[in-house]
Amino acid sequence: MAGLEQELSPEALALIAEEEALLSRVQDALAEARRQAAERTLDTQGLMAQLQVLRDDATTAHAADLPHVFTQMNEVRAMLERQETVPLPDSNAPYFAHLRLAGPTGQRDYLLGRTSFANLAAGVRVIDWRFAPVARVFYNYEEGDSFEEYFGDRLSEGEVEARRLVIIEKGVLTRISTGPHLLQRDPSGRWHARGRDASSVLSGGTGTAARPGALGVGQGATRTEDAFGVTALLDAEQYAAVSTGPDQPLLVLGSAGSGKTTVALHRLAKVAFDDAKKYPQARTKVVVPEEGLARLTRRLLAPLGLGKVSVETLDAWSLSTARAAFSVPGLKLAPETPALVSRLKRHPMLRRALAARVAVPKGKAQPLTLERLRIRLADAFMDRAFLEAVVADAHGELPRTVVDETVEHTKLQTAVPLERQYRDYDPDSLVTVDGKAIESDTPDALAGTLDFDDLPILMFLKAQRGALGADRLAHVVLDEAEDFSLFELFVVGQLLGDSRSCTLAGDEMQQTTAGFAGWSAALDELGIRDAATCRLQVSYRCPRPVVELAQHVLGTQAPASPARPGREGAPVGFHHFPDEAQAWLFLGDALRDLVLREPHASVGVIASSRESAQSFHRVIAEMPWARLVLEGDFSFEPGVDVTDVDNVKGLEFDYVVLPDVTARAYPADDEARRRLHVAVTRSSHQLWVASSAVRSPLIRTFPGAKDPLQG
Ligand SMILES: Nc1ncnc2c1ncn2[C@@H]1O[C@H](COP(=O)(O)OP(=O)(O)OP(=O)(O)O)[C@@H](O)[C@H]1O
Repeated sequence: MAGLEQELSPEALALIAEEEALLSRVQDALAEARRQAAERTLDTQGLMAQLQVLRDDATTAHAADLPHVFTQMNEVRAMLERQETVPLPDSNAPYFAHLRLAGPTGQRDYLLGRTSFANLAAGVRVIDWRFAPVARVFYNYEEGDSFEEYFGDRLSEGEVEARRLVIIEKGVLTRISTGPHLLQRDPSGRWHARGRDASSVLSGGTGTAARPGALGVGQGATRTEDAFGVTALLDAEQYAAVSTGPDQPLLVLGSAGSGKTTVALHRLAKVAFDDAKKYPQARTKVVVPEEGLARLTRRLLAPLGLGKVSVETLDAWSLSTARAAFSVPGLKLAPETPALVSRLKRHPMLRRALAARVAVPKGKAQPLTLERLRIRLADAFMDRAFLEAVVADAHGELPRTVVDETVEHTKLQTAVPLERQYRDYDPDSLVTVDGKAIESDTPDALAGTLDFDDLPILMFLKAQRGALGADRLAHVVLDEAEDFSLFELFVVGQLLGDSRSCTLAGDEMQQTTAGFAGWSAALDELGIRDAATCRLQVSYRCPRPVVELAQHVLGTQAPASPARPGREGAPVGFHHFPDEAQAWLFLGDALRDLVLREPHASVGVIASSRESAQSFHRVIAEMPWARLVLEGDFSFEPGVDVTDVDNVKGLEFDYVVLPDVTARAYPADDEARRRLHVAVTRSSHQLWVASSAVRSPLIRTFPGAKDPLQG
């Protein structure tokens, strides 16, 4: 063991020695297993050659000899099948936790990993966290606890002698976390004991503020990717939710950062592992509202062994499902839908009104083609009386102006496209000097288009008459499910059919678009009224000061019993300036300073709108570490992402800076409260709130919102 520091206690030294010896035992056993597997590969080559000879024999053999040749071929084939190689754990990181149990039959060490492996003679047992019954003891008990668990119908009792989280990087043990000890090996091989406050347990180690009033708490001073994997950290409640039976629909609720995505994806891993035949990855899907979260989800799925699960944004999923349902190769979609029109098309009241308007008796002969349904839908969207009734039912959630906007937008969409009107003209005359079609960038560009929001409605209408006609899903995860319209949920329900195996993760307080119908309406629409519900209780992402501000921002919308913060942390920094230019210069300098001090930190500058993000980005655009992200194309690399609230749902950054928390950007209404709440809760270590001119009323009365620089 390389260079141990003097100040390490004898107990810590013994712990390190024990864990290093254990790791080297595992690595020896794995090396042996790999050697044996290589020999078997040689055997396999021999068997393949034998089979080839027998095949050749069969083509030339005498009829009387054939039964004998075939029997031999079958035997060789069976031997080949038995030779199937068993995957071995990755020796660079074979496990992430160590559990030692003592019971009537003695003491036993279990190592939790992602691939099972055993060499009992060497005392090595690596168990798969997803299915090994012993994993239940790991997730449900602490070190020193007595346990009592049924494994099958056998009661097992004993004591948890050791419960340790470990990090193994490139085959080297680099961290051990257990009870009072958090031990870390530096690159030169020296071990250190680190201070153990609640924040260091959860995040892999933070210090205190580098300077009072400065941005940065030391999180990004060293590499951050070596934090303990979240699979090892699941709490008992999360593990229980992850272990919900595969057939049971599950609704995972909880405040921002309480681990809803974590639970949903770990459950998917368990479902796909427990019954890979019934739930093949190719027939499971994760659907999320935004591109940024889709990218993050793919990154989270890979280490769970779910690299083949498709992750789609709502728009991409709607489009591919509609193309399959209507058997059309492509659909002409509007480049943009006016925000209000989109809000109407996603509103729960439209769902009820449309169902009543277009009810079609089941089984009627004429098939509902896309073209027919489109006409019906356009009829509804140009019928003022119908739209006014929807607005009235929405009780103030839709403004009256949405009626005019929807009628106008639909008129443009149902107009005959210019290329069809001028079919007989020379095609070259229909192109502008810069090579674009003459209607592009004009209202005529909408002619013949559909909105993304129309697609689930059209599928909903089609399904009133019979089957949807798209491929069935075995299991689906809907993340940020509060953002799904009832039409979208209806379509998902159709794709699940009798399977009903699904996981919804959501938080109504993060609903930032149209009216939310409520969880019971959502479950109804999916046909899973009896879904099991779990409400996660600990807010793991955000430190206490951020959780408190998030609660304050929600005002009366805040849940009565919010999730409790998992740790302490740096206070929220408030900075107010007379005008925007001053605010942004100050923030630009603070970011430059932070990146110098903490080059590995991830920083999100989350503006209230796209325009504001573009404008702030100009302040730091010259910097190589500054990225403007407006289409969810996050790289998840260290540096500063300048983005807006619509891009960040489900994401997190070490540090978050909100550059424009003004009265204009975040007025005192429910939607602004939820939007600011989403922005605030993206930070896992420190948050800065900046404003200029008039501060948002949502932060003005927060105790501690005084700007330290203004006194
Ligand atoms: N038991 C746990 N212990 C420590 N960290 C955890 C635990 N569960 C989740 N986390 C971490 O907390 C953070 C938030 O988790 P996650 O994104 O799953 O929360 P969420 O509820 O989906 O958040 P949001 O509401 O923003 O969508 C992640 O960094 C995750 O790794």
